[in-house]
Amino acid sequence: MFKVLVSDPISDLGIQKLVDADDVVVEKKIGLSEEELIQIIPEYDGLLVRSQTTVTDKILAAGERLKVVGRAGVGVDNINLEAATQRGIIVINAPDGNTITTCEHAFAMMMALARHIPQAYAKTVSGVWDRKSFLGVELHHKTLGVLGMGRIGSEVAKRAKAFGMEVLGFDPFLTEERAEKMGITLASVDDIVRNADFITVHTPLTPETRGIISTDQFAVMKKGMRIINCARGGVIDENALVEAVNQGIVAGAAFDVFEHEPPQPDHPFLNNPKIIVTPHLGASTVEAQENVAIDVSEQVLHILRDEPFKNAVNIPPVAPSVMSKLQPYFVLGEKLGTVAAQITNAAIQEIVVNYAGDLSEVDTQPLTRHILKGVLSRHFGSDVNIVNSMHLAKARQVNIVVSKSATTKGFTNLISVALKLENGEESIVGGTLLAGYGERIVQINKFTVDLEPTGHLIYISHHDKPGIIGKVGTLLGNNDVNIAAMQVGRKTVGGEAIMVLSVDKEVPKKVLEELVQLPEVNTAQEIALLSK
Ligand SMILES: NC(=O)C1=CN([C@@H]2O[C@H](COP(=O)(O)OP(=O)(O)OC[C@H]3O[C@@H](n4cnc5c(N)ncnc54)[C@H](O)[C@@H]3O)[C@@H](O)[C@H]2O)C=CC1
Ligand SMILES: O=C(O)C(=O)COP(=O)(O)O
Repeated sequence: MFKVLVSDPISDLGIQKLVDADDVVVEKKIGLSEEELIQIIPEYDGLLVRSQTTVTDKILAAGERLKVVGRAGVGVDNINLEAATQRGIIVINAPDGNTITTCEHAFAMMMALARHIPQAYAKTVSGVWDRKSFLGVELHHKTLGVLGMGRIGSEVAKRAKAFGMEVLGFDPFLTEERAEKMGITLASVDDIVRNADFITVHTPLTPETRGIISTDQFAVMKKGMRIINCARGGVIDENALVEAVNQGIVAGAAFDVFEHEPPQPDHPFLNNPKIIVTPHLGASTVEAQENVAIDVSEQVLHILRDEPFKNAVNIPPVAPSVMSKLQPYFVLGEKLGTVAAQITNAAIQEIVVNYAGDLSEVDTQPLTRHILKGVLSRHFGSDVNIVNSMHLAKARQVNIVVSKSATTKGFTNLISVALKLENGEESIVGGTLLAGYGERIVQINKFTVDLEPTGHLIYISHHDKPGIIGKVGTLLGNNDVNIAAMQVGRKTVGGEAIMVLSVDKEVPKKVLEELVQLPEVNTAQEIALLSK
């Protein structure tokens, strides 16, 4: 049974699928401190959050069973991604559900700014009928600068066009062609700050976007401009903004987000009549909350059940077309990695993966992560997974080399995993997926084999001598170990050879020791394969 903790207010309707799942228990505990979370997190396999819970390294470290952190929303700046990756914890978000809601909030903020709605409301309900103080401006024919033309920024730009605004957009990924299609002008940050009547920011908070609007940018702005931040506190420098408002450069500012949330009661935004604020409400609509919760619950369920999932933020995204090509090879890749690691005892210095045939034309990085997981699982056990396998290898100074080649040795696809070892030797395992027949190991070190990697395998290296097969068979038979299949490989008559036996049950250690006592046998070891 999986246990999932919901530590922020997340839509009940949205997480219904998770609650209804027979193999999941969902518990809601809102508003816990870091210490309280550290105390209880060891029980849980999944954690669902919004932006209030700060998911620290200490919480992740305490989460012994934690497999996934699901963010019911977009921004993951409240989650220590680096620590999650190191610990092999998958972090997913719900990238689409908050787009329209946040766009509409930003637009509402822009209109509220243009017409002083919050200030006029406060005065009116206080009993003062004041029509003189609130002379507004129209949006029509004004220039709107949008910094960050992703999902939300693009929706804001679309609506601004409908209001008759001229839109200047900046985003490192915005091309001239796309800007033209949207009917907006591709501009630099400098163009925007010099020419816009309104500016709205829609970027994540990154080292690059922190303070993207600060003192230098305010200094060259049009006097009387207005500015909106419904993205993240810190994208617009808070102190620089207050100064620009006080200097009359900024006629009005609307902020939904703060550098520290909630802000202290003496925060300068909270008593400035030209600055309007909301308590991080961008995503707070019924529709969005349901959608992000549904989205994240579905993916959490997939992850807990070891099924394919999407929206991971600490694994590079993969196009569905590429994923469907790679998926069939994941288990084979992991098995090749695990076999390569088990047929040697020497330390690994480099892992060289070669893809040939069908696999040479696709982005194989996700498959490489599975192979690395297989290699490292010998020493890391269940602590290694596809999220941290690359990281763990690099952290141990194991070099990873991936190559593609046209030579397939007659197979339609071929994966070769070569471990370069400290003692100068190599441990090589090659495999293929045969249409209609499934997985096959076709090479072990320098020997060609044809082996189905299932069940229990025994790997024996020996000298090729008449009678050795009989001796091994008798020894195993005497110990009640039944042989299901056997493969023998040799390069020369009477030379070095290998034997790989598929047996029906786990082989006791003492039997392996007896095998090594046979004069022709050099090594005999059991190879543990994956459960599926
Ligand atoms: N107030 C609220 O409740 C909400 C706030 N947000 C915030 O809005 C942000 C944007 O959300 P989406 O549009 O869904 O994300 P998105 O990923 O679709 O768009 C972000 C865009 O910012 C661009 N960007 C990154 N660095 C930049 C830079 N230095 N200069 C200009 N553009 C840059 C990216 O290229 C990307 O196109 C989120 O990261 C989140 O912080 C999101 C949802 C709700
Ligand atoms: O999705 C986002 O990035 C948001 O900022 C929304 O935050 P929230 O889920 O409302 O705490």
